[in-house]
Amino acid sequence: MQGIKTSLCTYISRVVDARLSAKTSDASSVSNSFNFLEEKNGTGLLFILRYPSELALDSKTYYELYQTIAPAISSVRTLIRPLTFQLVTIDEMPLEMSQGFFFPWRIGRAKRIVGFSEEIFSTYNFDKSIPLMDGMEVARRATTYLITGNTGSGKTEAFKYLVRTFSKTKNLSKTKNAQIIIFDAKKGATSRWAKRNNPNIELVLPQDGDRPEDYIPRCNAKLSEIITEMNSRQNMLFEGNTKISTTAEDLDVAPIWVCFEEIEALTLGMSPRSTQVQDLYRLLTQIALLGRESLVGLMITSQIARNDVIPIPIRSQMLVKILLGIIDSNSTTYLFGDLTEDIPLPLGGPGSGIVSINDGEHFGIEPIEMPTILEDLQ
Ligand SMILES: Nc1ncnc2c1ncn2[C@@H]1O[C@H](COP(=O)(O)OP(=O)(O)OP(=O)(O)O)[C@@H](O)[C@H]1O
Repeated sequence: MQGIKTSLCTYISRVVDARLSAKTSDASSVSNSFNFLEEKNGTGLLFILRYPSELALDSKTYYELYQTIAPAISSVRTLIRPLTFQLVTIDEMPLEMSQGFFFPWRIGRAKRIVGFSEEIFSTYNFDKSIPLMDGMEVARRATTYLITGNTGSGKTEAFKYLVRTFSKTKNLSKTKNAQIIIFDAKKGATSRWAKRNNPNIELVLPQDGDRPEDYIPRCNAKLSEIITEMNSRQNMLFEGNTKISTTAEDLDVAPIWVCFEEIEALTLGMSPRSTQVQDLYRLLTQIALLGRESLVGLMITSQIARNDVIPIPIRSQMLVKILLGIIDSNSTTYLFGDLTEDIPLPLGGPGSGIVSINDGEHFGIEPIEMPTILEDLQ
């Protein structure tokens, strides 16, 4: 990587210098032992350590620097917190300065999308990406979404928004709409909303008097049907398509989106070891793992993504992870692991939190404010 010195780098150097000098016993050994440069394509910030130094290029230093720099530049850059620390080679530098850290950033701050759905949606191309904020879009290759958050944090609004966007996705020749299937054990606001807003959405709901042990097998039967379709699409790609790198888009089939609202309500009171629950997790794992090529997406919301609610094999396949509401070690641990330092967050309120998007175009954890769809709040 290569970088250029800008006035922002000089400012960041001063901020970090003051912080490090206050922390170390011998300030003179720290000042002048590092340098900041903007990555030459503008994708982020380079921290270059001049060896020998009291500082180590390790994850502790990386995240300490993140925590110092992110708030200091938050009005002009959104510093993204990578999930692992980014040690990079700095080109055209003498040996003692040829390695450093890379901090990806976004210019300015992404903005919440606010408006009526039709006017907002007319400005995006959903076959390319799903917008989460103005300036933050999920590439369509990421088809698995996990949304968690405490009660009242905005999960249902986020779920409704994403269902609206999923229903805008189509087959390649734009002749068929996506198929959306919602599983809602609570038969709550989401199902009522879906029934009134979009009769094409298929609702898999508990019937009167259903216990979980009656309802889960019906969910499993529906999921098995979807997996049969997935397998048939994979077969067609294997038999008929000459391209190696391909997806079911080339078959001109419509996307299928499997959406679970508050998944914990589904298995409430059931033993995680019961056959029905085990079958449910096995089917969901298959969809999470194999759905992308066959254009089958998965979205799950949950109050907390504990291992007994969303088993690790499913959770680890979720490429877009959104945590809304209270951000603390209890809530972050299941989604983002050992996230010990703070991330500068937006002002808060419903629908705000943090997100990680693993679509090959985003690097780590960023603050998020989910869209406000005005007709949904009326
Ligand atoms: N993105 C948003 N923009 C504006 N207001 C929002 C947004 N998300 C949520 N709200 C407000 O917060 C309220 C609660 O949100 P929501 O019902 O989605 O929370 P929840 O996490 O699903 O809660 P619960 O777990 O209790 O169902 C909404 O009725 C709405 O008024």
